[in-house]
Amino acid sequence: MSTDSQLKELALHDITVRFGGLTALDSVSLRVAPGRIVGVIGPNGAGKTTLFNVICGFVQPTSGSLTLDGSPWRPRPHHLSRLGIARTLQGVGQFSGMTVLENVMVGARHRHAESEALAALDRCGVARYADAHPGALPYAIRKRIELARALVAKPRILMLDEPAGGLDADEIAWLGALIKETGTTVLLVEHHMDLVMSVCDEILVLDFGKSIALGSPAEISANPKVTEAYLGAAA
Ligand SMILES: Nc1ncnc2c1ncn2[C@@H]1O[C@H](COP(=O)(O)OP(=O)(O)OP(=O)(O)O)[C@@H](O)[C@H]1O
Repeated sequence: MSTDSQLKELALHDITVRFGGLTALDSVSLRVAPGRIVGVIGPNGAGKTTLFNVICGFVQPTSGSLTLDGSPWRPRPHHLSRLGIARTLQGVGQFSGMTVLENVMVGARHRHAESEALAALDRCGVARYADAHPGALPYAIRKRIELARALVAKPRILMLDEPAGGLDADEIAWLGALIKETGTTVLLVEHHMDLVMSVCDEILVLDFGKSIALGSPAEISANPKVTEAYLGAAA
């Protein structure tokens, strides 16, 4: 198995996931090269979260395979942090019985967990809430804490699941700048198109589990299949 010091490229090869009669992913392939920001978009139910769940080992593909640096890889949730893969959740799943600082320390991997957690909170502009309890804080602040928890371990791959959900325009602009400056490989599932188009190097578009387009933001914006998929979803 790859260790985090070797982790460079993640790839999905012809991944299919079936839930009973429903095909949530249909032979989807994706290569995530080091340092790239890769967006995964598509209408509701397109298979975006399922794709994330496959990478995290929460869902086993019906067929297809994954590789890390070209070697076969079977993801397991409890190996992710050792491999340098961190994921934020759609909501804000923080432990209410712990302070903000303690929540972020859960994600730290090193002996200096407290100073690293404080640095991550600072980077996300929320260090002043370190001793507060997350349940008492506004949603946008808790989203920032969730990001700090993912960033504290300095992941090789940062998986962001709808990080802009529930944020206002200023918060989304801040988030976009943070994503760009992390310098890490990012996989981003997001409905907020302005954010996706402004931060991603490459975008995969899913529709009913199928990969219908893969390309740069400019290519995706100009792709009629993508417009059709979204218009169809809105109809
Ligand atoms: N555990 C499951 N069991 C059965 N069906 C599931 C399961 N998980 C997802 N699905 C179905 O698979 C399809 C893809 O779902 P998924 O959550 O991956 O889509 P999504 O693109 O993330 O959607 P959204 O944008 O609404 O979050 C949907 O039809 C969903 O109902």
